[in-house]
Amino acid sequence: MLDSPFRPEPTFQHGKAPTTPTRSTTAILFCNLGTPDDPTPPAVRRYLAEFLSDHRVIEIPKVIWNLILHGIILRTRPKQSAAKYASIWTKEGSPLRLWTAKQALLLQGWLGERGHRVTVRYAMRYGNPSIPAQLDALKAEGVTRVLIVPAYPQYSATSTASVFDAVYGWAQQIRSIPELRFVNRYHDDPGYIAALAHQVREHWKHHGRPDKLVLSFHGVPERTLHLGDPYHCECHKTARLLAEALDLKPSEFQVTFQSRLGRAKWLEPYTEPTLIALGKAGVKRVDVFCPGFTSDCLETLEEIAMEGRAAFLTAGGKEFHHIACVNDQPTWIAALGAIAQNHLAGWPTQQGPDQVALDAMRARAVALGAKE
Ligand SMILES: C=CC1=C(C)c2cc3[nH]c(cc4nc(cc5[nH]c(cc1n2)c(C)c5CCC(=O)O)C(CCC(=O)O)=C4C)c(C)c3C=C
Ligand SMILES: [Fe+2]
Ligand SMILES: [Fe+2]
Repeated sequence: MLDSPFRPEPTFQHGKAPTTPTRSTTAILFCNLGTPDDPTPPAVRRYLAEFLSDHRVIEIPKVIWNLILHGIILRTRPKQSAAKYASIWTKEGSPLRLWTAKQALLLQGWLGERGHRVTVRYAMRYGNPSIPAQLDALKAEGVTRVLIVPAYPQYSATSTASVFDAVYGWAQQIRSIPELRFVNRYHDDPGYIAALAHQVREHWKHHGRPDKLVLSFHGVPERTLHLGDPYHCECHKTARLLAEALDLKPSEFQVTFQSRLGRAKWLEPYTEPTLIALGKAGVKRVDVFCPGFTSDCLETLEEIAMEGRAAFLTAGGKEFHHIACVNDQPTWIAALGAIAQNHLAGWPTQQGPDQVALDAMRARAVALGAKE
């Protein structure tokens, strides 16, 4: 048996020369939250039932929650949410899925241009394509190492940990588990902050500056902060670094939290009441940017760009801008690529040295009598 720098591929067996692998054995799974398959009440109901049955998302006793979920929420919310989804749906489908798919493709291109032989796929924590289905597919393709990259820059048990749960849950059913690595957070990554700053500056280059920049993050119940969830602190750190990059004074920006669901207290200040207060206080122009969302989705396109706009203008505001998420902006793809590259360190993904070692092994195998 030849000593090979590659395990388990390529193999030198039965007197045949090893062949150059055509596929990569390392993969990245870029995981986002998920979205319904279509903007109809039955599809939204399926999606919400899966999402809101996750104990990471709803941290109250199951018996009580099941009564609320099945007795109230799943009877009323699918219809309301489906109408909202319909207002942002595109010919190709849900914006969240489209942006996530495009980001995965661009990430693969970015890494490929730098000599990394890595397969990049995307998955959705709720809905399709699911995390287990994508991991099954990667394994069937011969992938032996997977880097899990959540689409969430700030760590929260309600989002990031839930993605990891889905991966661990899949692994429990697998005999030969691939090597797994996880990116927990990148809320203060210089490339990510630079991409955010670039996105805001580009908007201001064309539209001028606002009186106030509102940085709106997805909310979570306040209780999670007291239980030790780092999400709140990481949102504030992202906002501080972004404000520094944009050279903003404290009076020129404000951090808020959106998307509250239910009656419990969530992280404050809430986005919509803040927009109403700013409108009433005579602030003329507000720009809202959502640094925690790496893709535009229902929460940015409908809740901010439509509902938030209406709330601010009705309260007396004169001009409202929603600044698009980083989506497919090249500086963001480069940041994501660099984050992935750092976490891939030590895994053999470079084509150059791989190819050299393969060629050397092939030559030795042939010298030892193996057929080409
Ligand atoms: C009920 C609790 C919820 C928690 C906690 C929560 C945390 C959380 N969510 C995101 C990112 C997204 N959420 C999105 C939609 C959405 N979120 C909730 C509820 C909670 N989220 C619901 C019920 C919905 C569905 C829409 C609705 O019916 O209102 C989305 C958009 C999905 C899309 O299809 O476009 C994103 C993205 C994060 C990052 C997070 C914790 C930090
Ligand atoms: Fe959410
Ligand atoms: Fe919302």
